[in-house]
Amino acid sequence: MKLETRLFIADFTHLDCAWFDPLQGLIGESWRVDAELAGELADNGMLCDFGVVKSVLKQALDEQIDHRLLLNAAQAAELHNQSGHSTISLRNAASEEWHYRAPSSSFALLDTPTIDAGHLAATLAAPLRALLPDNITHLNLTLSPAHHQGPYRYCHGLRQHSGNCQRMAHGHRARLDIQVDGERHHQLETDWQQRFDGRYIGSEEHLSISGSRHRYAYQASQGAFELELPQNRSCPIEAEPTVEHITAHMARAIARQLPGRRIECRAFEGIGKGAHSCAELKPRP
Ligand SMILES: Nc1nc2c(c(=O)[nH]1)N=C([C@H](O)[C@H](O)COP(=O)(O)OP(=O)(O)OP(=O)(O)O)CN2
Repeated sequence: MKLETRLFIADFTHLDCAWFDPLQGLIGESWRVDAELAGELADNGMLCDFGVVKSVLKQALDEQIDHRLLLNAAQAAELHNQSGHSTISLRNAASEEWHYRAPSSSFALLDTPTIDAGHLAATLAAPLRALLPDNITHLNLTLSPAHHQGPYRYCHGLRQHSGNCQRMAHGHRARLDIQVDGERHHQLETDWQQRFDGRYIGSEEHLSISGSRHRYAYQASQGAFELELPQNRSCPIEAEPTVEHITAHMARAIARQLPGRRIECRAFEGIGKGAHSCAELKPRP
């Protein structure tokens, strides 16, 4: 009898990254990751302990991919490195231009023609399998976008974050729920999703404006970050662009637009986490 036994681990980690879409420009993305392994069972009756697989694969993906700007082979060739920092200029099909300068650890250089879930999974499988015990002969990875490819993708950098969220070119695929007096308001949801989609959401504190260009710059614990982009791809808010401040920004703006109504905004930041803000502007007596 021919018998093969495979091991699967669904949703063992999430990736929150950014990549440059030649049509749209700089966008954030969130993927959930599943793994399937094949090989010879070890003497303990396991292909490999779930705990070992999860921690080895998650650590490698966290170090090599998560919170980085993913560059395909052609884009990677445009990267200039100097003294621990790297700079890239990228142009979309409409000739709009982005310049990004950041510590070199903020980039992932991938030997793929395009950046998408399929190419990324295929290119990562062999080096990640090599980190697992020798009896594992096959590793398949599946990356699935958050929210069923739904509604908006943005980038942001959190200067005050001590970890990798301080990197400007990282982002998320997100969705939001907006309620007015307890009722879902689909038009407002569509308006705000369109306002954020394909944007860098940044703090006004780090912004300088020159004509139709926006430039965000800050010094964080990993080094200096700088992103210059077309004004129509930038969405400045009044504070550090945490998901708490993003939902508060929306709730306040809608409450001003609809005085006397109770506004509730709930936004995801990637997969399974987010924030919720409520606001109401009392009408003047
Ligand atoms: N309270 C908040 N905490 C964090 C925020 C935030 O807005 N409010 N934001 C971030 C980062 O933007 C980050 O991109 C999210 O990181 P996350 O994926 O949660 O980080 P981990 O890598 O630790 O989680 P995984 O489960 O490994 O994906 C951070 N915190």
